[in-house]
Amino acid sequence: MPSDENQTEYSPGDPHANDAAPYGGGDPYADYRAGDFPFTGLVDLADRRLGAGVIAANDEFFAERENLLIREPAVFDPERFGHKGKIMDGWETRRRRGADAEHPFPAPEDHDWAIVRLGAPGIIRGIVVDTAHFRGNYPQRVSVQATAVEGAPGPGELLADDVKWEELVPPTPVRGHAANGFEVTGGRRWTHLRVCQHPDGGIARLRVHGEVVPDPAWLAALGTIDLISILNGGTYEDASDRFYSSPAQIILPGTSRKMDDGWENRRRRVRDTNDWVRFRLPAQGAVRAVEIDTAYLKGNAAGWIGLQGRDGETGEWFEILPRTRLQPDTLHRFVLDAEAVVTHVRLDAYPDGGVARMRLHGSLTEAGAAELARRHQESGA
Ligand SMILES: NC(=O)NC(NC(N)=O)C(=O)[O-]
Repeated sequence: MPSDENQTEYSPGDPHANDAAPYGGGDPYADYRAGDFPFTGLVDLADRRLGAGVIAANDEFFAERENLLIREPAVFDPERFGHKGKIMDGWETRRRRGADAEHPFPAPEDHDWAIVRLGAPGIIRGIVVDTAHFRGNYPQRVSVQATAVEGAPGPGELLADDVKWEELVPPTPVRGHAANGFEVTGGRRWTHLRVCQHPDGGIARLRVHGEVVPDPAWLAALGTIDLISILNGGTYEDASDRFYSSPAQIILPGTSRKMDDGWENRRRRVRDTNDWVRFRLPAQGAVRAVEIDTAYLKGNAAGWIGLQGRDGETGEWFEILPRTRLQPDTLHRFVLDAEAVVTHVRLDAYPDGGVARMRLHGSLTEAGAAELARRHQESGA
């Protein structure tokens, strides 16, 4: 028998098996169920900083759809209520009801949906549906569909009958107050997602990890591009230190706005070593000019930097920029004496210290452009 009149006993297949306990005071993350997923090192294609947006939802009665893409973890303030209920940091719909008094539960097919425009079209490798703080009001199941529609379609165009959506995640039970990860297979390039909550509920955050596949025709039309920008398919590979803020951020679009917007490592105390970060270009490119920005890094900018490049996975590293003194909080521009043809670059910071942004101006080589065109075509939806 239930020990508490508020609790009900459920049979196997218990639809409440994934519930979190009610908030019991103190740190609301104390009983959060985090996940360790193999794909979270890949770029978040639904990052608002890349231009992603939640462009429509059928219902957002309790909490707005835009919250899904906020970078920071969801916050929960037990005291905060508004005119419509508990203020929740996520996308939350109202409780669905059945057709009549005899059928008070929603129909099996009932669900709520939100449409997400990816900031950069690409191949999706994994999705995190984070239900942080949604303990008794998380969706019973979620599903995710994807489509590829070029240009800048509005919600009306995306919802038209002729738009084909492919199921990436079929309706699947999720846990409340938890990071729910879904690995995605298939190598197609997508532009938009539809996230569904069955039958209703709340999701705090959505992350869509994968690989950017830029449009080769667009890059060719531009001529000189930033070969390492995330939006152009530049990819963070590895770094010596991720202590304060992520080295992957130095290839984000736009300028850094505060110290933690770039890469800041810890103070290095081991002599004769230095910090470094390695990136991969979208394909082979010829670099002609380099920008290194230390914006907002004042007492902790890298003392000196050096830049090396490599052509191919097994190519020999060679020097693009020799060890060069940096100023704090300053944009530095370097015109190279000769084009550097590379597929990978490694930025060294001596002995340690932050870099806010790096830009590598140049263009894809003929071989690089052909390779990108092939990948773009192969991933064509
Ligand atoms: N305590 C709640 O969160 N209740 C309701 N939601 C909000 N946001 O008030 C609900 O019914 O899910």
